[in-house]
Amino acid sequence: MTTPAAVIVDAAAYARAVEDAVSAAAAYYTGGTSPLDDDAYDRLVRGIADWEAAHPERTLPHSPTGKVAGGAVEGDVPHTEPMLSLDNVFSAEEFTAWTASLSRRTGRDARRFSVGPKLDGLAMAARYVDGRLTRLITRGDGTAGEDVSHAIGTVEGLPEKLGEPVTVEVRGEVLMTAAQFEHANEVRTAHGGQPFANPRNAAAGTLRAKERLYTVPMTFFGYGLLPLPGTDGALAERLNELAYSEVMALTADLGVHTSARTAVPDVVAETPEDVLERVREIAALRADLPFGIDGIVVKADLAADRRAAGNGSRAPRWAVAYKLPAVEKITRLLEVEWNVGRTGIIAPRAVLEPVVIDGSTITYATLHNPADITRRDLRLGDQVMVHRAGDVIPRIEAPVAHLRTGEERPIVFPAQCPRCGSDIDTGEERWRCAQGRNCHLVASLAYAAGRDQLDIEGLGATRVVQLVEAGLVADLADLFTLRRDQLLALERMGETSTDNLLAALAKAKEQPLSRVLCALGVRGTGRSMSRRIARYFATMDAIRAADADAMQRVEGIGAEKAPSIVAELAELAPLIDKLTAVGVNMTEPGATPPPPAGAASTDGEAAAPAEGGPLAGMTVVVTGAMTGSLEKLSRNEMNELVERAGGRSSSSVSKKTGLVVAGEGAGSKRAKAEQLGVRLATPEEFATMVAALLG
Ligand SMILES: NC(=O)c1ccc[n+]([C@@H]2O[C@H](COP(=O)([O-])OP(=O)(O)OC[C@H]3O[C@@H](n4cnc5c(N)ncnc54)[C@H](O)[C@@H]3O)[C@@H](O)[C@H]2O)c1
Ligand SMILES: [Zn+2]
Repeated sequence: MTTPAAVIVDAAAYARAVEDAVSAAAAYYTGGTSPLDDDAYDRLVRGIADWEAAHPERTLPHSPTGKVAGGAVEGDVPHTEPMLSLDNVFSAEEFTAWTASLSRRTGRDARRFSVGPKLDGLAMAARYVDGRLTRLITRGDGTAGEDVSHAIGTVEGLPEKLGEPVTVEVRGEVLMTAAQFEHANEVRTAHGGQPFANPRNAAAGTLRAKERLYTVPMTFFGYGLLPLPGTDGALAERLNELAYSEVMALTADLGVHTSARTAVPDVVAETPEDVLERVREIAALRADLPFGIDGIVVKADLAADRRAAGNGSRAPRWAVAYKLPAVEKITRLLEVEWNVGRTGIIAPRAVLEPVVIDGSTITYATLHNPADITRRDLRLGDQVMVHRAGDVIPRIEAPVAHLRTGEERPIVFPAQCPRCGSDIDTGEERWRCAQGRNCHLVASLAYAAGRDQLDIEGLGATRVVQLVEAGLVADLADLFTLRRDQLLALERMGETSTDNLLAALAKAKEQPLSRVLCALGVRGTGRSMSRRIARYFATMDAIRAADADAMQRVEGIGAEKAPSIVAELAELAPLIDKLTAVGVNMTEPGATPPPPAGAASTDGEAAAPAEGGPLAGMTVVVTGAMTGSLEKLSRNEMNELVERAGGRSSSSVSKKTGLVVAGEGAGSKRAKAEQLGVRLATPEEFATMVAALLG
């Protein structure tokens, strides 16, 4: 099962759940404005079913369980044959069990199935008299539906005239393709209406609406053909004897749109294994289909099997829906972020209240461009229908406008490039920073010139833009080769400002390594991290020589961050070389480089031991309070002492430990050393061992 059942604790909660489900279903089938997504609805109905199974005598008569459309809709046009729902299976095991029950009913091995997409729209019956479309009827409660003939002419794939002058009923699904849905919401909001939350809701709402100033197209997919009173006898007999696949071929021949012309046509599968193979194929294609499917429908293909299996009151027994996981959930739009891409495209991204769709937690969704936001009439705080299928980036389908509280706020579009602060070119649907590909350069130069980095006075964003636009600088190093005459040639650059800028640049070259490093803008390293790296390594050469292990010795750099810092520094190598060549300082005053790589321990706790020394090669654990000549040393200083004496400091005792210095109050570590037979020393004994270093 994909959805766990809602937990219903008592009769009152049960009654409330029934009310909620019935009103949601009524809204879902008649206007497309249910407050629940399908997953939430299914959860609720499953909870209701569980409670009813435990309390059969208290089942309410209007409960949605076991009814077509949850019993929430009615109709006044009787169906010739009931229009049923479908039973569901959620796994290969459940499907296999279903084929077994089918075999029991037909009295023979299950074979020949028709397998096709389960279209996510609304069931509809289209009556043709002498080849002319006369009436459209919804499924309703299954025995009678509603007349929606006013929609004739707006449903593509349902011709007003069939290829032959026959009298028949075509059954199928009405839906909106992705493009039709976009169009429908655009037209609707342009007329002052509220957008529909998803294509299915849009189809439901559109189909029922009678007096609209505008029409929006939908698409029909036929999946059934049956005789009507008045159907030519020979044809009626034929329809009863044809395999389902043949009925579909005939439907298509008459000019009705079917799945045959899509990427997922109905196919005949001989065995249950073949069916499962096809189920996997369709599931894999789902994300790329231009229309929504919520599963795969499997039908006994042979007329004799269908007859033998028969129908239940809610669903046929010769067909089953193999459900796919829900790809849509309702959640809240919290924020819109604006990111600038490589080429300067400014793309909005939705920040969502985290929601789990098909096993993944979704926190972001693409919004394409500002026009897209306007078109969808999205607002901050909106409940939105989020769609995610396969590996495709999640997207917001639309706001669930009927859930608005009035607290929603408009989405503010940026007036300036969020990265470099330049103007925005809004001429195209996709907004773009006026700096285009140079946006990143402008932003990174302005950052490097900033107060906490190289602190280049007189080099603000506007001046940076000027320099970049004049083609004088293509990277940070170019700043330091600017000539007086080049600067003077720029607009608004007089003698004084030119000289001031040149002086500021000369001063910037002398900034400590930590600021140079910070100016490079390595991701994940801000000011304090840059300082720590610079102090630890002391020179740019030492930083560049460090591998991920060495980088991790800098406080605050973990196993995750280290490799990306090393990789990014490697990418910056040409720029660093160039900066060095133009005379930018690459050392940190007062810091000394660490001992060469390779001498370090691998357990991450200890620093590099010195060569030789009284503790050479020994792992030493210090525990308890130090006394005597070592009394004033902190644990860190003790560890430094161990390392200076050639040892390796560690904080845990193991068989590899060579010595445990146990001071006053040493507890478990001392006990462990005794237990393992590790040599113990008092602080005084240890002081004697390293006496040469204590002077
Ligand atoms: N969100 C809500 O508030 C809400 C309310 C009620 C129902 N629902 C959803 O509706 C679904 C159950 O309702 P249902 O009975 O209308 O539909 P169903 O999903 O149980 O399936 C039956 C329907 O599948 C359709 N279908 C699509 N492709 C078909 C094909 N190739 N061959 C035959 N039939 C095909 C037919 O219209 C048929 O009536 C559930 O997924 C539920 O989540 C949601
Ligand atoms: Zn920009």
